Amino acid sequence: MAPDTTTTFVNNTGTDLVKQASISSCAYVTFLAGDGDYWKGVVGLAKGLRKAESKYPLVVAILPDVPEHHRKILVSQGCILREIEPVHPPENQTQFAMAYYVINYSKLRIWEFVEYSKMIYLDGDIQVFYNVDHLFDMPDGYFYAVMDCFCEKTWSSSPQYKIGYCQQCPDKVKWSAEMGPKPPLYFNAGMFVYEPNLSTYHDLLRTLKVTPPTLFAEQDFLNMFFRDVYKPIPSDYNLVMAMLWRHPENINLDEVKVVHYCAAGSKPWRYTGKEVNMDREDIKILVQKWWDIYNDESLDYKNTEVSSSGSELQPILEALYEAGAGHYFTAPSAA
Ligand SMILES: O=c1ccn([C@@H]2O[C@H](COP(=O)(O)OP(=O)(O)O[C@H]3O[C@H](CO)[C@H](O)[C@H](O)[C@H]3O)[C@@H](O)[C@H]2O)c(=O)[nH]1
Ligand SMILES: O[C@H]1[C@H](O)[C@@H](O)[C@H](O)[C@@H](O)[C@H]1O
Ligand SMILES: [Mn+2]
Repeated sequence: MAPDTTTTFVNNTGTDLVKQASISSCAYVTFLAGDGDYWKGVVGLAKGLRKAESKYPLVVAILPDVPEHHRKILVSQGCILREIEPVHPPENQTQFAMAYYVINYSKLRIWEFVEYSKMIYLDGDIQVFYNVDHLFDMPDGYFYAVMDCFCEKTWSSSPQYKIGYCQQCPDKVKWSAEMGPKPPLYFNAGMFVYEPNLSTYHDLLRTLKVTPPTLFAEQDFLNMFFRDVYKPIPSDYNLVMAMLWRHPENINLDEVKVVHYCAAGSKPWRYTGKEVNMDREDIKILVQKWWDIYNDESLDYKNTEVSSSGSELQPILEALYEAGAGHYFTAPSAA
């Protein structure tokens, strides 16, 4: 793991905003766009990381369209906000990507966060139930993520889905040679371990300009870009919900550390139980576990030991934030 460093935070006009010693060079990072309700997912995630006693902060890569009152909630929950500009795929080609996912290309900006040497990206619809800080200790130079499942309808236009092939059970329906070479392993991009790096960042954006968008937007793009350095990690680190009914033999729910509420109808803050598969007992339990963390006031940043020991700085940071003191902004301690 990289050593701790001293970091100077600078706002967009170049003024020193906060000087903080001994900031860890590792952090979790998530992504927030729009004025919808995904901020609730980020609050849940910040509290989940705290409950799991993660040593590292949660950075939120935030698009300009996230309203002020949502930003304030995140700051009050100890998140570090980093405003990013949207990334758009080449013009006139967006119709090839699922409209809903296009915004996710903006996620590529997180390679720019070079004040950290290693980061774990987590979608806002992810919850961390056990400490996963050890993932920062894996060898550098690779892109770590969990293999996806191709069995849900979202994959229906793919050749894999059409023949019933899934990399989660590659021997059940074998890949057919007539369809060309077997596709490389494909990860779900809701969770990954990566190293911010400016040259990788520029390469990503340059390559994106000449790459036509596809169905799963930046997820397909990242799979293509990092194909040669991708290392699969166990599904426990990103339980793609459909695994529960598609490949139960590959999952031991007691050992799952990170849950990704990605199946249609499973976002806990929108959950009604009415959508397909959503009335399953295991789903109900996972949704309830998410709410337990979200509603637990003892996990609010202001009520945690970490925040009370660093409490001199928090009101100052919140006041600076109120005063509009720059986009480059931090809270003093772990998520
Ligand atoms: O209005 C939105 C939409 C998305 N997001 C952020 O973007 C993330 C990705 O969106 P979803 O979680 O809804 O998407 P899925 O999990 O269904 O999608 C999967 O495929 C996507 C393809 O673009 C991405 O790779 C995503 O990370 C991966 O988990 C969200 O968690 C959230 O952090 C927002 O903040 N606001
Ligand atoms: O990124 C997508 C998304 O998370 C879907 O909900 C899931 O069905 C897919 O497997 C995945 O590739
Ligand atoms: Mn997601």
